[in-house]
Amino acid sequence: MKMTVNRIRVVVLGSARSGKSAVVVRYLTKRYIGEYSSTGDFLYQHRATFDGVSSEVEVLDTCGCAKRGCLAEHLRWGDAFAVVYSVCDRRSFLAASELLALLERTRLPGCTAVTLLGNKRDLEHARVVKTEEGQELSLRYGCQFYEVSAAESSAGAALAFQALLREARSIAMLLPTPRRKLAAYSVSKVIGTILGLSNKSVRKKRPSLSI
Ligand SMILES: Nc1nc2c(ncn2[C@@H]2O[C@H](COP(=O)(O)OP(=O)(O)OP(=O)(O)O)[C@@H](O)[C@H]2O)c(=O)[nH]1
Repeated sequence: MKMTVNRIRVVVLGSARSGKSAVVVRYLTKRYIGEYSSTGDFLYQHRATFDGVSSEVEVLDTCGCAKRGCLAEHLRWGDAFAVVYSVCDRRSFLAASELLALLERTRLPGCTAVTLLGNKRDLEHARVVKTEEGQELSLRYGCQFYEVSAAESSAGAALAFQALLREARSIAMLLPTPRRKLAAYSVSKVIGTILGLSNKSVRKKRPSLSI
């Protein structure tokens, strides 16, 4: 009997301005929009079909200025994590390293899908974090690694999320875990309820795509 995983929860973490929202929106809509509000977390919901199986995917785009308490809750809530840094910002890379360490400490080993995303690879002239450093960090924590440019194309973000979802689904099929609700106070806007409330047109959409 073929087992299906009906819901996959992805949390996108990383420093402020690393490009989390840009990467998420690129993945969901294939569009790039230069500026996003940083005032809170955004929860997106869409249906992704891959390997012939359809799953409801929830993507939580966290605010880089998230408080520690929120972070702990996000870590409990997610099935999969995308940790974003900017290749032009060493502090964001150090923050990504700390987040990976935190994930390792707080999640069961081998039970969590994690990807490290070095964003803004189009800004080669401003690069301060080498590709090899990202690779080394991902090897240290046994996670996936991609360098992407949300500004330049949707291909990198799509590839990275597809691989992350595939891993999350594989883990969930082996180790079904009880679902936890995300406390309402930590999500400022929920897709489906944000219609008309967001000042960003892209966030008024309910994306749906097959990958
Ligand atoms: N050149 C370039 N700029 C990018 C890229 N991705 C994001 N940016 C820019 O980087 C800035 C921050 O992007 P956001 O997506 O808002 O970053 P964030 O991590 O969500 O920021 P917070 O909401 O503050 O946590 C914006 O000015 C984006 O236009 C990229 O791939 N290349």
